[in-house]
Amino acid sequence: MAPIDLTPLKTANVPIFFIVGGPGSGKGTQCDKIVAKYGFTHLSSGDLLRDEVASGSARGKELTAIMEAGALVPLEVVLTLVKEAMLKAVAKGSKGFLIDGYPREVSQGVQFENEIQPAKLVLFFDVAEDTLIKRLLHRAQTSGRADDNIDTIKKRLHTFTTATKPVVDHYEQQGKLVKINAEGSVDDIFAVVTTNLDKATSKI
Ligand SMILES: Nc1ncnc2c1ncn2[C@@H]1O[C@H](COP(=O)(O)OP(=O)(O)O)[C@@H](O)[C@H]1O
Ligand SMILES: Nc1ncnc2c1ncn2[C@H]1C[C@H](O)[C@@H](COP(=O)(O)OP(=O)(O)O)O1
Ligand SMILES: [Mg+2]
Repeated sequence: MAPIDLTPLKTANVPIFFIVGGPGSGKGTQCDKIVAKYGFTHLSSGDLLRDEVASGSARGKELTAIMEAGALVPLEVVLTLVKEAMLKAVAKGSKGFLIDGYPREVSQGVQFENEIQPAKLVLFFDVAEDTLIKRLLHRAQTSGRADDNIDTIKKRLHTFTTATKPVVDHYEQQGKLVKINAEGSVDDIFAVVTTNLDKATSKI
């Protein structure tokens, strides 16, 4: 496959925010509110993968099994989907990006930042495991997601602890991490989010 030409994305040089947190930590919920206030483009790696599965492509069929096992899909697959979606959004004049659910392992972050551009900030929604399980079981009643069941939830929590917690440490060391206690109400969490985004965007 020919490499993707990222020139328009690099030239646009719009701010990029990584949004990380355990399954059910409220990444999607907060991103919806950020989009409404700041007009950034929200790209959820999980949504991009679910779209790929729904398309019925051969690549999508391989992904189904991985996602139902609560594991991570190969880095190249996710990064390609993210790049393609970012290029489309830049062509429509995107003002900046919320990359939700990515990076989920340190190598994803390193590769993204090397190939595209460094993230401005990393927002980490910090929530205890028992709260995550409660929220996901509640979401399961309406989400229709194949991975919102107790067995897969436990595997996703394990993947988060082993693969994604090191991402948090990596960006903390770089001074780019904003750790947000995300146990409270949606609006209280959003107030902390906006304080941090206002600070970051005033320097753009
Ligand atoms: N602050 C919160 N308090 C209680 N429930 C929340 C909060 N934020 C999100 N939820 C609920 O938790 C579930 C997971 O949220 P979601 O935004 O889908 O998380 P993620 O994208 O991180 O998996 C949803 O049912 C959502 O409505
Ligand atoms: N950046 C990434 N790298 C590898 N796999 C990913 C990924 N983003 C999502 N996936 C796969 C594994 C996840 O268990 C599944 C669902 O992702 P998600 O919708 O972001 O989940 P969550 O609601 O737990 O935040 O898709
Ligand atoms: Mg989500």
